[in-house]
Amino acid sequence: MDDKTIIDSSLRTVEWKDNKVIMIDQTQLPNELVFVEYDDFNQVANAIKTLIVRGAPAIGVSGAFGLALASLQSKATTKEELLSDLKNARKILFATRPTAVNLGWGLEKIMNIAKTGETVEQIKDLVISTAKKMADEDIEINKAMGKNGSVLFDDNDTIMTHCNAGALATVAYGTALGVIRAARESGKNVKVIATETRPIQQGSRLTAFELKHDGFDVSLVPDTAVGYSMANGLVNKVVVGADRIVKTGHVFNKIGTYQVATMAKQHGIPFYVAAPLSTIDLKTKAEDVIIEMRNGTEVTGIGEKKTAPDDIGVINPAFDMTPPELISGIITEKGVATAPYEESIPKLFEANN
Ligand SMILES: CSC[C@@H](O)[C@@H](O)C(=O)COP(=O)(O)O
Repeated sequence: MDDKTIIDSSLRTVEWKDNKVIMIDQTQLPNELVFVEYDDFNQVANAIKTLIVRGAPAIGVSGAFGLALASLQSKATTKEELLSDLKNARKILFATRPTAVNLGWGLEKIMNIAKTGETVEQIKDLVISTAKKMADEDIEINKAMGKNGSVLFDDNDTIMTHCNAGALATVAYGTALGVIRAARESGKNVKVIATETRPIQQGSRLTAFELKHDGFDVSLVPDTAVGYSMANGLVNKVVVGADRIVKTGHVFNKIGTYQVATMAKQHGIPFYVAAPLSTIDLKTKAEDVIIEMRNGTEVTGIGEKKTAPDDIGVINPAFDMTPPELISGIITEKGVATAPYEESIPKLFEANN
């Protein structure tokens, strides 16, 4: 591991360099820090699908970079031909993962800007510069979110988090972990308990990795020890990220979040969600959100090792829904929304105009 620190944003999960997309291959962590380099949008689509890059804000920016590559790959000589090539790439990128709204948000933003260009060259420049700007803005947004959320945490808090809503789920700094980083930067001594997050262990592979790397006091617990940790006074606040938040305040996040929130309620522990406005979907109703179902082999084995009998039925949802009554506040770059969310969430967007 080199000495670049994740906390000061010098290490980016995904970036644009010399007309290529560079990503940290998250499937290799925590064993090796491997960078992959892509010049084809199909490779980016595959990276999103296979979790080389993952986390809602990171896949939003990756989708935008995918379209930037598609614009360079296009042999179009007219605006119409280029827009049609981009539309085709958008479809392939969009089909990779259904639950995080940021992917569609990033793709839409690029498609809209592309339409404003007059010439093929102008469109390519616009698409690339907008995607790069989105990556830079992601870090600023995370820092603003961190500042807004850090006031909710106190000196000597032990904060539980689930999955990875950290630097690795964004371009840098993180959403939920951005709040924890900001709390530390404001002088508070905070400890973290990270859940393992089965089946693919973003908590142990990524959250524990990046927090330890940045010098936090972080302990890992199996997902099954959430109740134990809370009942025994080991945790006094929770903060998680989100893949989609609808306007009623229902939060879609990594599978197991609902259990953590329910346990927090049972023990009177504040449960916060940190996410940028790009994760808020004002259009879709909670019951219409698609929950990604993943391959059963993630559950029947750990890595290469088989841990279940052959031909067993498996239910492997990647996300679950936490209802608003379990949520103490939704931290965004524009402020903290509290119940009733149907009133407070739209206000965040007014503040954005
Ligand atoms: C900041 S992304 C939201 C996270 O809290 C979390 O659910 C997550 O890591 C996303 O899931 P993943 O399946 O790893 O892409």
